[in-house]
Parts: sequence; C-alpha cells; structure tokens
Amino acid sequence: MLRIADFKKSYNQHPVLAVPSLELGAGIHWIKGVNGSGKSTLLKAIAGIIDFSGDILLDNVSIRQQPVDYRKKVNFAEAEPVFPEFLTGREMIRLFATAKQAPAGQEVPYLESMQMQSYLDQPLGSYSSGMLKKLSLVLAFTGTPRLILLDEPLITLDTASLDILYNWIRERYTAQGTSFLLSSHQPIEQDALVVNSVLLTADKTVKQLAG
Ligand SMILES: Nc1ncnc2c1ncn2[C@@H]1O[C@H](COP(=O)(O)OP(=O)(O)OP(=O)(O)O)[C@@H](O)[C@H]1O
Repeated sequence: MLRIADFKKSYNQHPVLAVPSLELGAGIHWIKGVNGSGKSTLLKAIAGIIDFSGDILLDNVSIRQQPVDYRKKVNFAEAEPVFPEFLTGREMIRLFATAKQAPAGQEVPYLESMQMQSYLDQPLGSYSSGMLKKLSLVLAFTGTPRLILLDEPLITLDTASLDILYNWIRERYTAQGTSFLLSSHQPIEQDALVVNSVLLTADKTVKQLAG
C-alpha cells in the first residue's frame, strides 16, 4: 500500500529524519516515537504538504511522478488543526466535500455520532480545541481516500469521542479497505483496533514492530 524509499528530511540543513526503506501493507498502522522524533514530519511528507528528498508511493502511484493522482489518494488531519475563523463548520465540510468529490451526505453519520450538529453553523473562531479536533477528523474521513493520516488523533478528545473514533476507523477499514496511519504518545487500545507499529527511534531512523 505505502512504500517509502530513500526518504530524507532536513530543516535549515539540519537532518531530522531518514527512512531508507519502509513498506506498509493495507491496515491500521501506528507511528510511535518520543517528542521531536519526527512523527508529524513523516505524516506531513506522506500527505504531500512538505518537501523532502526520496520518494513515497501509494498503491504504486509516486508523489514525485504523479503528484495530483497521489494526493487524491490521501487525507490528513493535523495534530492541532487551524481553520479560517470566519467560516462555519458546515461551510468547511462543504468545501472539503466538493474538493474531495465526496458522496452526498457522507458526513451525516459522522456528525451525528459525535453530536456535532448543535454547533455546526457557528463560526470556527468560537470552537473549543476538542470541537476543532472533531471537525478535522470528519474532514479526514471525507471522500474516498486510500489512506487516512491522523496526527495525534487522541489529543483533546474525551473518552466517549475516542470510542466513536475507534468505531469510525474500524468501520472504514472493514467496509472500504481504507488504511490508516496514526501517531500518538498514548497507547492506542489494542483491543479496539488491530494495529501494526512503526517506531521512530532516537537516531532518527525507523523500526517496524509487531503489534
Ligand atoms: N518547521 C520546522 N522548522 C525547523 N525544525 C522543525 C520544524 N518542524 C519540525 N522541526 C524539527 O524536526 C524534528 C521532528 O519534529 P516533529 O514535529 O516531526 O516531531 P514529532 O515526533 O511529531 O514531535 P511531537 O511528538 O512533539 O509532536 C524536531 O527536532 C523539530 O524541532
């Protein structure tokens, strides 16, 4: 599903991450690593929103050779999402649904399960961090991506919302075969999600772990 080759990323000539080779099959994958180990950097590179050297392929589509086709296959939710404050949640969802050519009404079950309807028409500047996080997750599930990247999906979510998110992930993977790459400091419930793990180590390289 995902193949990374000769990946290197530096900020201001300072190397922060190197991934000589990594292959992940279809599934739910969890990136582990301490603060600063490069989790967000790796996810942003896979999302196609930061530059890097090397190549990343999704279902054999290369971000270098076919950048538009590649980006259609991947959705990304940032760790701490920032949206235009003057738009409402509903407008933001409409924007994403159009851009991602989402099936009509796709967002409804997501909004209902997280009980978001009551504030959907309020401007995003009035949202709490948890409300913004839920919106960013709904947006990440919009359309029909092959891979959904969720950077720190657990932060700012309450326990009930966390269980709902686990259900979304499980259902999407089972029903549509959508793969997931999640990053977290907290252990993800092994019972709730069958996950494979990738560890970003202190020497700025990666190791694949079982379970
Ligand atoms: N825009 C940037 N400019 C310069 N350095 C950066 C930038 N973004 C990240 N870094 C550096 O790259 C390294 C990896 O950061 P990254 O945010 O990817 O780690 P992380 O594992 O996601 O961390 P955290 O768990 O704290 O979110 C860190 O040393 C960080 O200081």
